[in-house]
Amino acid sequence: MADELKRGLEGVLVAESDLSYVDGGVGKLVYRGYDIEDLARGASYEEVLYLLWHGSLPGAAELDSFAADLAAEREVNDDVIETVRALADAGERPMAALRTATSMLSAYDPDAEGDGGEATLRQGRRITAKIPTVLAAFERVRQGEEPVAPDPDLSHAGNFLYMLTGTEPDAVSEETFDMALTLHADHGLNASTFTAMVIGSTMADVYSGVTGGIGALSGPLHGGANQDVMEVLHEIDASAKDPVQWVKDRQDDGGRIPGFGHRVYKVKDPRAKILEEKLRDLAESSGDTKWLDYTTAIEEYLTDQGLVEKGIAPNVDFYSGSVYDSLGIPLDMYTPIFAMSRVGGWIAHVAEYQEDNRLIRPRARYTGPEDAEFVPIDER
Ligand SMILES: CC(=O)SCCNC(=O)CCNC(=O)[C@H](O)C(C)(C)COP(=O)(O)OP(=O)(O)OC[C@H]1O[C@@H](n2cnc3c(N)ncnc32)[C@H](O)[C@@H]1OP(=O)(O)O
Ligand SMILES: O=C([O-])CC(=O)C(=O)O
Repeated sequence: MADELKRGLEGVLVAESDLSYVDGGVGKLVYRGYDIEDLARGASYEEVLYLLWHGSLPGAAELDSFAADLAAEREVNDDVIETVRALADAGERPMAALRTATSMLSAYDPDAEGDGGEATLRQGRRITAKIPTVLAAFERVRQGEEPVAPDPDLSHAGNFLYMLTGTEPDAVSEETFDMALTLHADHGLNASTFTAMVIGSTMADVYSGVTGGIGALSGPLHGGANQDVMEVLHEIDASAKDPVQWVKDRQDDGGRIPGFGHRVYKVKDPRAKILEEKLRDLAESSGDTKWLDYTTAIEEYLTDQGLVEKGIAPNVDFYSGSVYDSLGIPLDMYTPIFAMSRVGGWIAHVAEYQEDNRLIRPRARYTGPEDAEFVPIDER
């Protein structure tokens, strides 16, 4: 039994955690016991961060002081901005630029050494506060605009949209974006969180863990799928193809449908339900229902085909891009926005794991040759 191979670590328990629980059979997600639906509708991203990092929801005074401490860390060193500029000039992809810049941030943290405990949360707070500044600066310089300095009086969500556009967002945009941040903040031991935990288990600093998490999140099987979904919607639009025909063609080619399927959820992801509802509201108020029409047609077709019943249902990435599009956010910033939120979960899991740390070190079944005879290079 001990030698049973679990491909992709499916179902393997590697830790205990108080942070989030995913019930894949019924489609339920909780952060520290609170249903995601309640948090998405009632709590700000700052409250969720406090909950994840400190174990309970904050009172009003605790939240004020927590949010002010976070906002006070938003500025990034000019050298980082110059690097972001160089990366944008080189045409670097946003997730790769974020990965490089996040790693660089540690050079300007006076206590970037990793010793777990408070240091993890202190570094984590700085990284979480600075990632939006890095991302917004990258987007602006890439558009030929100057970066906008953070405004400590705005919320985490509101300040990001402000730094991106140079204009304070309206209430609907700020609330929508804040809700999206809450929805993406944590999700058990997904691939990027586990990556950060593996790095944290060596007692490396949190910059290393977050940099690794960004790398893991960027892939199309994980966070990168939100961009892929939107690219599909644009492709359908440009070709004037029926969305269902696009799906049929993709299936005929043996390809996967981005935004569908999940390792844990065997029913529709509860976050996808909330985002779909939000998209519906936004589409109704703007009168532009195009993305809603396409996504609904794809989901209905795959449901009729029995794919959803087989457990390949819409995940969080299926609807998020359409919501970001309605906020005017460029398509290749969707996965970086996921990282901007998930950083909260990465830090919480690393801090929690380090409380009773044990180096994470699984093993592979060796299937290579045995007793190979070594031949020196000049005799080969
Ligand atoms: C935030 C997030 O990370 S959510 C996930 C985002 N990723 C995506 O949306 C990309 C598309 N989805 C997928 O590739 C997968 O569903 C994953 C990677 C998310 C989960 O994969 P796993 O749990 O490893 O499932 P696995 O890859 O073994 O697939 C199981 C079966 O479902 C099928 N399947 C899974 N996802 C899809 C999909 N999106 N479209 C079509 N078929 C699918 C597979 O082909 C496979 O079929 P088979 O058994 O007949 O070969
Ligand atoms: O849990 C997973 O494997 C992927 C996911 O939905 C997430 O990270 O939000």
